[in-house]
Amino acid sequence: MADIIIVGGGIAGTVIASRLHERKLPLAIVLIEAGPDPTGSPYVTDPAAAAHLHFSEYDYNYSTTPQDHLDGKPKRNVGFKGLGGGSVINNGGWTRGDRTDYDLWARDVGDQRWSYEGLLPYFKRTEKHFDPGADPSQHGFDGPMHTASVSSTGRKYPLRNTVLRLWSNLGIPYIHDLNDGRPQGISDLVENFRDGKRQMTQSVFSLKGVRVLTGTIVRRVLFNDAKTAVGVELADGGKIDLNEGGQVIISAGAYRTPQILMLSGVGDPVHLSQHDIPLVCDLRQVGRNLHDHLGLFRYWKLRHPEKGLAIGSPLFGGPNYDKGGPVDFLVRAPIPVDPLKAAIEKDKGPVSDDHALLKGPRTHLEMLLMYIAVGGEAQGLQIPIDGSSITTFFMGCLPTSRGSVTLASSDPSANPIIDPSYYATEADRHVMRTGFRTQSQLMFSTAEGKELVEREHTPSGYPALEMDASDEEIDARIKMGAGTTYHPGGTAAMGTVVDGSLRVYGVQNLRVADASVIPKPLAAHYQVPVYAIAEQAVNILVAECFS
Ligand SMILES: Cc1cc2nc3c(=O)[nH]c(=O)nc-3n(C[C@H](O)[C@H](O)[C@H](O)COP(=O)(O)OP(=O)(O)OC[C@H]3O[C@@H](n4cnc5c(N)ncnc54)[C@H](O)[C@@H]3O)c2cc1C
Repeated sequence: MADIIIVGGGIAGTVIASRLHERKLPLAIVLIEAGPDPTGSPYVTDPAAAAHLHFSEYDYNYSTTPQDHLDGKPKRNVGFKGLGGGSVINNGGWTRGDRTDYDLWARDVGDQRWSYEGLLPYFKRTEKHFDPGADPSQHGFDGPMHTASVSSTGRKYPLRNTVLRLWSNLGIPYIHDLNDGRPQGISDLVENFRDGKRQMTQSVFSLKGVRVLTGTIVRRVLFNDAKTAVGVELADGGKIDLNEGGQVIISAGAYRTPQILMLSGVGDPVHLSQHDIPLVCDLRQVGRNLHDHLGLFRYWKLRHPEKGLAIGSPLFGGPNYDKGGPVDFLVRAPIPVDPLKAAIEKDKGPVSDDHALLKGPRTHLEMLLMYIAVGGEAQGLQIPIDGSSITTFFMGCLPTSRGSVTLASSDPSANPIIDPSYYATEADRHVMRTGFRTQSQLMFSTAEGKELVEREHTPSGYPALEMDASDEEIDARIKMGAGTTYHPGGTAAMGTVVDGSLRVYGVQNLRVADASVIPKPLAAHYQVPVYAIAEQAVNILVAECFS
């Protein structure tokens, strides 16, 4: 028996269990995680070792459906199966994003708790901000999660000033604080590595006092005739019952939360009947509205590798280089409004200048430059890590393409069918082409870029593209090479599947709290918003159920 059953011991589930227990309420809390506890694995402490977790027993090894709007092929995707969820495998980027995105979220769902100001206490509660002199209205200094900017760790990469000048040619201003809700500009990357070591959620949010079941897959939520959640059924047939007035919280991540809802009979009746699942609640938006950030890596051969500018060169090394990724800055930028408006109109017909993607300015693109060349294999490139090449990256932050998660079978251990429908809209194509052109401009049209790189490594069969590249040529490159940035959300969206209190519509005592509830894309990487969602969920639960 339990008062709170949390399904999924990833970032959100772990925070909710830990914080609820911390409140010292007389609650029996059970946290159920499908995968093992990775503590002790040789690959979880050193962030660079996380590459070994890909394709391991901890990886759900997702593959999308063939992506019709890309090159027609499935795209590989990763999901961490184990206590800590994404916190164990992610890249540590700590980005809160743009306040406008949260304010629109709150406006759309009619609930100011999800605005930037509404979430601010929870952003602050999570973090122990690295800069004690930072604005206390924006940052927390005694939360459990230590953050660190590149400069605060003492890393001084040889290309730092060059990169800053590169971007200043494009009119990108330097901003001191990456995470004050106004991210447009270039700023030091911030990570949540502590002294260069990964902070798994469960290592900073204690689970002492919580009953944690690892290696335990939840099959479905059980309901009584009044459609009130009364417990969960496990894949092995076992059950965990809920005490009267208790709550089931699903925090299984954006791919698995809709799967569990559907297996529980909450979803589209036609789809459920295809899998002989009895209908509990007709909620057709479950699994729809999947959004993810699409990104593209480009690889560049350095003109002067002998200067020791990138990883692999024997000369590349310095104090504290092991404290984070080989990156100095993150750039976030809006794009010009008129061509974007024209692109949106190709998708939707005439729109006013008040269209949400046009008013702002919004943060349409994120871009960075890394002092290493890795991952080129995904584009058929074999680039030696010998210090002779670097990487640039860009992602579209506010995609309008929407995909879906549906059931492949009624087996809860089977991967669901994931169709992100990447690059389906002209608006998304326009934003990504703008990102591509911006990076070309950086390298081909600035004095620093021309001095920095000799040429681009282009995938076999794809010509080198310079400033005069056509939309079609750029599309071909993006369609072949772009992929996930691991930020799925929206599959149990607030406003259509859950209300502002995270309650699933049409049933009682069942809530969702994880990346699934994010209704529209945010110009953030999703761990920060997910920590805040979880922190807010705890306050909501205490206020509405256990006060
Ligand atoms: C490779 C990679 C790199 C990333 N890099 C970054 C980054 O640099 N910065 C950033 O901000 N974000 C990053 N992210 C994204 C971030 O980690 C996720 O947004 C975040 O983990 C989502 O949290 P969540 O609680 O929604 O889901 P998760 O953390 O994925 O947790 C879901 C948990 O539920 C469990 N579960 C699923 N189904 C069941 C079931 N039936 N029964 C029991 N348990 C179940 C899963 O095993 C998992 O542990 C990255 C993600 C990946 C995969």
